[in-house]
Amino acid sequence: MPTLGAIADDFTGATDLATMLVARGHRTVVTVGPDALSEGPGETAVRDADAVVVALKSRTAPVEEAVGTSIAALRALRASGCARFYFKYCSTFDSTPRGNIGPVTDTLLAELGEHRTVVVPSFPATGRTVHGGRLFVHGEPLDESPMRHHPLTPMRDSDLGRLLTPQTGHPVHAVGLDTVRQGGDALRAALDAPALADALVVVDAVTDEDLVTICAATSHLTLVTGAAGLALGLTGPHAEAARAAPASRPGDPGVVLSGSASSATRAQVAHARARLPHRKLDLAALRADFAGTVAGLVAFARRAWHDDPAKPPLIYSVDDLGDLDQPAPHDGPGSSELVERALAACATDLVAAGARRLLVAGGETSGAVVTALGVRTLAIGSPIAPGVTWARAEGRAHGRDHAVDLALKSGNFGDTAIFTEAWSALA
Ligand SMILES: Nc1ncnc2c1ncn2[C@@H]1O[C@H](COP(=O)(O)OP(=O)(O)O)[C@@H](O)[C@H]1O
Ligand SMILES: O=C(O)[C@@H](O)C(=O)COP(=O)(O)O
Repeated sequence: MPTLGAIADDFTGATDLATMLVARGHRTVVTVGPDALSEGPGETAVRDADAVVVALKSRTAPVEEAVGTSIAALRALRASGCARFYFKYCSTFDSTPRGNIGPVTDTLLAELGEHRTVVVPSFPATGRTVHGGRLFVHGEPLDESPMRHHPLTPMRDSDLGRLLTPQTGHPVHAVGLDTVRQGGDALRAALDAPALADALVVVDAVTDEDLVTICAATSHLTLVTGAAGLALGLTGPHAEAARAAPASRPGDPGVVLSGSASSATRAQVAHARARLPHRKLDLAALRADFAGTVAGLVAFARRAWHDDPAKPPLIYSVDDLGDLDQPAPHDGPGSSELVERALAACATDLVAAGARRLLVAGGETSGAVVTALGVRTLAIGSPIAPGVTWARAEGRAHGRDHAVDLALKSGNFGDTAIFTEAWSALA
């Protein structure tokens, strides 16, 4: 029976955290939404797990929806036996002044009858650090990093207190690196101070050791919040939990689907364009003839599999930030929704056509693809890069059951060559 329950606000974040938990010795299952915890094969997988991560698509959802699905996830995790909880959000704190990190944290605390928690987005393995209460991305303040231009959650400040205060009903405090470096006991004493009794406390962390210290100092809190780095110190009952075997065999058709606009993904797309067959989404064509345009993309991918099975085709939507500027008509879907729907439709049609390995870039994009594929649970397989892994996914689409390997790549994670090199981890 699981003891640790996590709620991830997007799908790439869910596999990011699950990868860390598996490496720290937790048998971990990712469920797509809360219902999969208590239904069908998900129920059995959850019963045998030490930790469960519920993947939500709540990061950019309306606040009420994000709060509602998060509470449903918390209740389902409690019903499965979980006693400690982890709210996983983005290591670049993706949110707006309305939410959703603050409102979801407030509601989880209220539901648990708790009054305080920590806020720890630091993840040094991927270049995210917190110092002086400010979030840095590879040494640059968040608001000077490419996150400044994110299409859905542009981050225009790096001070976590200033970012969080408009989102929460709790006071926001900060505990600095000097206290963290005094060790677990000193940090716990600082966090337990009466002045922080009802606070959200931003805790500095620059190294993995800092995160391990924070984990030790917060082991008495029912709820912790942060990116996947905070799980570094959460040692599970096994040396390293077993990883799921791939669903696909070498030579099975694969595809890269990217709706991510992140700077790392744009570099990965540029690298792959020189090496893989590729097509870019044409938003005007999709608006004029959605089904016909998707059918053309599927035909392109099938031709590419036939021409050279060793080169998975790439279907993507962004070369540079100018691609995000195309205005959407008043009477149709917004561009981001159109891109998500198109890549989700490509995914289901390509799986029906034989695709067994899909590398999906972008958290929102991954949510759309995984949901369309009817996937209920993900079993973590071979790691690809910090925060990125292959996962075995079983689902149902176009009336047929399928088992596929999915890699859900966070926008800013992975080396430049990940679209060409990730496949070798499945060998
Ligand atoms: N050309 C485009 N025009 C407008 N929106 C786009 C375009 N390409 C992608 N998007 C949208 O931008 C969002 C990207 O978010 P996500 O998939 O989380 O990746 P990332 O956070 O790495 O950029 C998605 O909603 C996607 O549909
Ligand atoms: O914590 C992180 O950075 C990732 O797990 C994550 O959530 C990234 O989101 P996207 O960039 O939207 O994929």
